[in-house]
Amino acid sequence: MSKFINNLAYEASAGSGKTFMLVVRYLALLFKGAEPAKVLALTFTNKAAAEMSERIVETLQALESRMELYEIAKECGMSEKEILAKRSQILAEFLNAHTKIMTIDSFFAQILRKFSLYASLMPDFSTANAQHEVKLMSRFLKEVSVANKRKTLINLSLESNKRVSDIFALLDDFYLKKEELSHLKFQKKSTQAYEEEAMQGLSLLQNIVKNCKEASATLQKAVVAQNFEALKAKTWVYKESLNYWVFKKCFTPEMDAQLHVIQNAIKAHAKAKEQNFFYALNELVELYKKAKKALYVDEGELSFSDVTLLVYEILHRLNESEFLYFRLDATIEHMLLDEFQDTSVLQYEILKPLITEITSGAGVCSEGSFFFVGDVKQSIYRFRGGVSALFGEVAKEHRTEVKKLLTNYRSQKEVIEFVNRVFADKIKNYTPQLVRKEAQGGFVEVIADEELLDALVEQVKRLIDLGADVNDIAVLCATNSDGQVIKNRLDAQNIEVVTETTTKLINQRSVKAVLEYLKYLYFREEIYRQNFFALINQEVRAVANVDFNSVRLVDVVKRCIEEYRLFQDDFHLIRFLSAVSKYADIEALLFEYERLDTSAAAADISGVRVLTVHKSKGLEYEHVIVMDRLKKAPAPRDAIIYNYDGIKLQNLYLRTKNRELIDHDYAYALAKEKELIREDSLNALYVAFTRARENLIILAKPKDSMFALLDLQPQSFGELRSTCKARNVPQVHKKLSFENIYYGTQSDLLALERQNEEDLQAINFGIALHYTLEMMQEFTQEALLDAKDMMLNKYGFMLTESEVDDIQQRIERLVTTPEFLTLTRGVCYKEKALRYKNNLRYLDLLVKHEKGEWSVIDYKSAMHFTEEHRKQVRYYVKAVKEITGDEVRGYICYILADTIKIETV
Ligand SMILES: Nc1ncnc2c1ncn2[C@@H]1O[C@H](COP(=O)(O)OP(=O)(O)OP(=O)(O)O)[C@@H](O)[C@H]1O
Repeated sequence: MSKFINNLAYEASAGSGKTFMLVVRYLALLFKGAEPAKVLALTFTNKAAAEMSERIVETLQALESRMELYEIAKECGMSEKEILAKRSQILAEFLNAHTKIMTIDSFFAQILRKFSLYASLMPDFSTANAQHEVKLMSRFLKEVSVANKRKTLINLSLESNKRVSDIFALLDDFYLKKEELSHLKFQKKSTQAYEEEAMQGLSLLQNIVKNCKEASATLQKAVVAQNFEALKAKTWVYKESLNYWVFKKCFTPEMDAQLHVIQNAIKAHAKAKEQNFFYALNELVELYKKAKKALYVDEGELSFSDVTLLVYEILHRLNESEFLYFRLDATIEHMLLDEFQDTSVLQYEILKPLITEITSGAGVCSEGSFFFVGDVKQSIYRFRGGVSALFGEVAKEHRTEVKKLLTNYRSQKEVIEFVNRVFADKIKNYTPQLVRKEAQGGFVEVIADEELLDALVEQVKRLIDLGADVNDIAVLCATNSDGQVIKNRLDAQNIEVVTETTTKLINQRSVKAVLEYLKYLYFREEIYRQNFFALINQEVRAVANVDFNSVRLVDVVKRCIEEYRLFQDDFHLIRFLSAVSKYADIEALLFEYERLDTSAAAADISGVRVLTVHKSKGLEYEHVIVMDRLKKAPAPRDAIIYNYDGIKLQNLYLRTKNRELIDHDYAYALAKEKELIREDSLNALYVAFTRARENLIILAKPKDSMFALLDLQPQSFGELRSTCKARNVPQVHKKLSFENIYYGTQSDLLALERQNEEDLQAINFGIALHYTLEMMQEFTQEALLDAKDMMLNKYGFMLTESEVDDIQQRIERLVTTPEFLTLTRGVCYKEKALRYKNNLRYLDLLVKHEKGEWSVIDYKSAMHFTEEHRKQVRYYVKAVKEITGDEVRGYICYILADTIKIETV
């Protein structure tokens, strides 16, 4: 029996099962008795967090046939039989709990909400506002003007050759690195003396040339410079010695002596300018901070980096006893971190006291544990402040046992071996991955072609012809704009494509139409009316005026949907309605909607995936085509070079042309940066190649290729095939034992589901109504009164008195409706979680009748979107039928203000 290791990390290659082991670890903790609410699992993206929750439920549901079972049993020191016996209890507990699987950003936002008053902030601050940057910029400019620092800003812009908007990015960088920079002092310096020194050297040099009979005309011209800038622009200034070229004939050691005087002066000049630059930047950062603060104090608006910084500051300001409160309150006993290589130093600094607390074995929790997984080879966010050296430091600091996973579980042999060969001597400490016995196939081809896009079309067609499902093909590209070009090209070939833009809600046809309609109402420009009718395929006709002062925006949208019958099968519009309700008014919507990040309803999106390598992290596809850059890579032009030693920021430099030729320290930092950029590119290619399960095709340009650092030759390995994948086979469902599983109240999830339906007040009303029904032990008047009290406790604060009365009256009418009472005769299960075709849904009411047949009943408090409801209930019926194998009927029970209507679906 293996021992459970409290502090454990996996530093392992792509596809070796890190995420797999994270899920195993999470479940092992639950099986060992940890409360789900006390296990914190942090990821980097919302997508990863959502997938992890899904994966936990999925794994538990099909545990007996999952590979995880063996590993969980091993981790827990229990038999597989014991694990399986506990499975439904664990699943119920998990679904019932306030789990803490979230992104690191939302975790920090949660901490900040708890301590918001420390930061003069209201707890209801928002983190994603479309106009944030614009507002911040204008606030900042105001602060600059008030503080009389306009000149500083303009100088800074001139000195760095950057536009003011780019200076903004520098400021943000500085602001975020404030702590890391705190050991550096910047001083204002005069540059005049160095300029004079250099010009003095030049004049002595000119004298030597003047006195030299052999001096050519070219040489005489070479030593002429009107001023310091002109001198700096001379190539000879950066040579080691002047014993060369036209100088040679007149060369004396004195020439080199003057050359070195000039060089030293230029070097010192650059340093002084650098100091001035950083000094000014530092000054402006103070104003930038002020602007930020004004924005979050007055308007409650923060960016995620503000949240991180504020949390950092708060945690460091808390005294012992306050910190104790923080720890007690947080009640986290176990911490799991995914993609650890991308954690920034600042993020780690915030987590550190928590980890220390958890791993100390004393204090709040005696049996805490810490677990993290990552792959330094996949660290590609160095530019975001992720410093890969953190991995080792953290393991050391928290006495963590670091283990490896040697086998690749994702890919076929040819892919694994190709990756091993390519990266073995390119990436430091590369350990070749092992191939599973059963994965002996696979295919890799490197193709060099001038016409990348033609080659791409050919390869996609080749895969489709082989029978590949388009949804299993991914094209990985270097930049978003390359992605756009690729999309257009595939579109033109009638190959369906899915990109991040196509999946955006605001790009769906029906949503676009409604937006054109609103623009017409607001701007009254004819073009919008024409667009609207063209998009909905209807005759152009008159559109009535709307007074936005008296009608709510969401109602205007609803009316548009109803009047023009835009609904039908459109889930996008439901999402859009819920998004619209978040905008304050029509102006806010029309001027900000382009930044709305909501994605479209995923169900019917199909096509070849086109995405950037960066976005592909953590994902896997059957067939992967990695595309070279369509355009040349831009040279690195960040104004500041940050020089790290391990995780410690040592110093920084201002990028200055030719400075590396005369300043060793600078040259060293520049070389180091170049190496880091190279490593980043290498890691990105590693990420790209390791996404493929079966087939990997690399399309390279013969010249200026981003693959150049890998020394690839056109070649191919293995045989191109497309095997049909098990994931398309329908899931086999077991009978669910409803009795065993009580999922508790699901108001939070309900809230999420219902958001699509109506605006906020109607949603609250609906939730309260559902909650009351859920709390009723039986469908009687007495039970209603008890349930109403519970509802008032929970939701009373957000309902008006008349709404509370309305709820009571509606339910009274319901429980005296004979048809409803007949329908609910039998065993009633309320708010049951139902998992079907990978969707987690909640049934309002499930009744098992005496003869063994079932009724699914869905409550609705309004008649909107009737067709959608029917569809939903039909879906539930199908699911319950498939799971139970029994006869199932579906009903929608409309609990309206004046009547009860039960509809058979
Ligand atoms: N022990 C295992 N047994 C069976 N299958 C496994 C095992 N470990 C991982 N897998 C499967 O292998 C694939 C890759 O695993 P996973 O995504 O966990 O790798 P990873 O190390 O997180 O990869 P990456 O670093 O690329 O994100 C997944 O499909 C996973 O289900």
